[in-house]
Amino acid sequence: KDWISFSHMSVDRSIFPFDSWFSCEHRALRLSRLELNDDSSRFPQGIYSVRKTIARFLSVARGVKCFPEQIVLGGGTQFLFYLLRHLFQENSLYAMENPGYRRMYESLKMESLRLKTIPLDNKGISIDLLKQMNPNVVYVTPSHQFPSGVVMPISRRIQLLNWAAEKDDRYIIEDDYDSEFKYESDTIPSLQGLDSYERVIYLGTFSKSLLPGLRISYMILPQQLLKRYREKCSFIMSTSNALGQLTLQQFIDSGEYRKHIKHMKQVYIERQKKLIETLKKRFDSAITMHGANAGLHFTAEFDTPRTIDEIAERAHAAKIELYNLKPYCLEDHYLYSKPAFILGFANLSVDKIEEGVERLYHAIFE
Ligand SMILES: Cc1ncc(COP(=O)(O)O)c(CN[C@H](CF)CCC(=O)O)c1O
Repeated sequence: KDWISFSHMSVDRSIFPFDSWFSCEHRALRLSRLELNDDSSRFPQGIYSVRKTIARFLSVARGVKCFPEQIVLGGGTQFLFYLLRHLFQENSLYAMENPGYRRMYESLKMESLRLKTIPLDNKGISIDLLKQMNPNVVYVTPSHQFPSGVVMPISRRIQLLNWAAEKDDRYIIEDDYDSEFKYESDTIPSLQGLDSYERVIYLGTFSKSLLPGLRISYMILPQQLLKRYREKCSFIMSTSNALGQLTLQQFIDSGEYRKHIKHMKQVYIERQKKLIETLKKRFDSAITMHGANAGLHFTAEFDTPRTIDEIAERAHAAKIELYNLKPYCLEDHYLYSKPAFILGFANLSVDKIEEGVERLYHAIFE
């Protein structure tokens, strides 16, 4: 039998419009010879016309307000975050959500920056604990908290923005990852779009909506940090490849991007509904699900005497690709009362769901 994937790490390449991507790349090659053979030193922030396209798309899709000048394109969110850290005061205190994005936690620790982790409540990062810890920079994933899936409601967003506005050296890094996919409520505007004190740095990526291998991510700097960026970092060449950028621009400007997102939402909503239904039917009250009304994964706790490691082993033996929440509990303290897992459906076709849930049940209970 072949593998069945509950992974949140991958996207379903079978629905990526390779043909239209290819014709966009062909057009980019034909139309943008100048930008292509120009060394990217002239575009440390990425090609201007591409940034214009992204600024336009973000204002419609996420209510983000920015000029193309404020956008910095980079080859991955981690690299952009690395650049960003050089714009803040030397001994800034950083804070991030726990459970949270382990790769961000590790990269902050690698730089031995002062770092605190802040637990979540049912509205996202705990504002009371944030006030207690009083960091300078807080990294949040409000659209679909990673990995728990909590969607930060507008009330908490306002509280967060008011907190940041109280002091000059406070910033919010909004990682809007996985924001393209909302199922119940309509899209809640980004923190960046609600921010009137220039406290929010917006991080975005095309890894989820297009392909992770593209390595086209971007950050939007408020004016004051943009000034500091230009003073300190303008010698750094763009790390996002020009042909990828120009193809992306064709793909967005031609309307293909909007069409693709719409198609993916239809495919994913159907999978998500079917997966939740099948899990409820099979596991009944032994499963508790969280964070399912957005993104391409949700989390589930299972009421079982088995340990996470035993389940992970049996899942592997049953050929299901499954990630548990232990690595995302930062500071190595497990935050859940029962074995908890990430259930992704981006790479789980509808016809595999019954079999996948059956194998999962076997790994957890039989
Ligand atoms: C919270 C969060 N912000 C951004 C990215 C995107 O980064 P980039 O492709 O470099 O733009 C990811 C990507 N997450 C990866 C794939 F899902 C790894 C997940 C894991 O480490 O579990 C992410 O989780």
